[in-house]
Amino acid sequence: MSSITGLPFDDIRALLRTMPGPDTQARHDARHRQEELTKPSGSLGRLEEIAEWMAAWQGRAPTVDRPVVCVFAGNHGVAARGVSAFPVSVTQAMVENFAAGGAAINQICATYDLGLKVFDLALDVPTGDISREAAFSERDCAATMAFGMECLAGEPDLLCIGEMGIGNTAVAAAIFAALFGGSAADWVGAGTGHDAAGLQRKAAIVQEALDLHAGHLSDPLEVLRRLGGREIAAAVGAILAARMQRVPVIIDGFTVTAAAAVLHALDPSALDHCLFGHVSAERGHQAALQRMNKVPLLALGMRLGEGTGAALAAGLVKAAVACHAGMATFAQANVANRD
Ligand SMILES: O=C(O)c1ccc[n+]([C@@H]2O[C@H](COP(=O)([O-])O)[C@@H](O)[C@H]2O)c1
Ligand SMILES: Cc1cc2nc[nH]c2cc1C
Repeated sequence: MSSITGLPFDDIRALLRTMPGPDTQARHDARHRQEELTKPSGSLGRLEEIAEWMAAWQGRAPTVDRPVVCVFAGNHGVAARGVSAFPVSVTQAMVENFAAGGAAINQICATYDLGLKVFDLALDVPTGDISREAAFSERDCAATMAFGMECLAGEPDLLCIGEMGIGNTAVAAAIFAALFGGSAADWVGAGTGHDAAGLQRKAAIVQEALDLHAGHLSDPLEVLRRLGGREIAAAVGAILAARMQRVPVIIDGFTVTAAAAVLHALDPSALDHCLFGHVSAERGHQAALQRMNKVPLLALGMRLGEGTGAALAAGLVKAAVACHAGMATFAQANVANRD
C-alpha cells in the first residue's frame, strides 16, 4: 500500500487496469444455497441480491465479522467564500465530537456493532479555493488518495465510507457538473441548510470554479485535483484499495458519491464492488446515482453525511448475510418445498 504513497496519477491509472473482478463461482454457490433456504424463491428480495453480491466480492460464503465505517474529514478553501451555512470550525469540532462518541454516526455504529475510524486530513491546511485555483497539486492529491487506502489496514470485511467537511457539498456539486455536464445550478443544493439567497450565492461560486477550470476537465483525475478536496480524494483511494483486496464497500451520501463518480468516469466497472447506502435529500444526489445506474438501498430523507446512510445500510447487509448463513434449508427443517 505504501509503495504508491505520493506517486502521481499514472500509478492510480495502472492500479485501475489491474482491478480484480468478482468470484463467479462463489456467487453461483450463494445463489444455489439461496434456493434451498426455507423461504419461497426470491422472497427476501434485494437481501438475496446483497448476499450474492457479498459472496462474489468476498470470494466465499459471505460473512460480516469486521465491518468498519471510515470517516474522512477535510477542509476547503472555498468555504471561506460562504458556500456553507456553517463556519469552517465545525469540521474540527465534529471530529472531536466523533472521538467523544457524541455524533449520530457513533450511535448508529453502536447500534449495528460497526467499527469507526476517523481520518483527520490536515484540517488546518484547507485545499485551495476552487473558484480561484486548483484544490491541490497532483502529488498532494495522489498522496491523499494513498492515505485513504490506509482505512483497509484492519482488514475489514465490509467497508462503509463517510465524510465530514464544511463546504464539501459545493465541491461535490462542482465535480458532478464537471463529470456529468450541466451548470452549477443543476447540481448545487442546500447542503447543511441554505435559504434561496444562500443557494443562489453558492451556485454562483461553484459556477465561477467551473468557468475557471473549463478546458481542463476531460480527465476525471484532473477534475478531482482541480475541484475536489482531501476527504473526497481519500474516499477515492479507499474505494480503489477495497477493490484491490475485494472488500465490499457501502458508499454514503452526496459527497462520497462524488468520489465514486470520479472512479466511475475512469471505468464504470470500478464501482462493481460498491453499494450505495441511501439517496440523500441533497438536491442532485438522485440524479448523480441515476447517471451511474445505481439504485440506493435506503431513502430516509437524510442529509447528514458522516457515513450515517452507509452505516444504516450496513445493518441491512448484516441482516442479509445472517439470513443467508443462518437459515435452515428445506431439507434440514423438514419443510416441504414446492414441486
Ligand atoms: O451526505 C450528504 O448527502 C450530505 C448532504 C448535506 C450535508 N452533508 C454534510 O454537511 C457538510 C457539508 O455541507 P455544506 O453545506 O457545508 O457544504 C459535510 O460535513 C457533509 O457531511 C452531507
Ligand atoms: C453540526 C454538523 C454536523 C455534521 N455532520 C456532518 N456534517 C455536519 C455539519 C454540521 C453543521
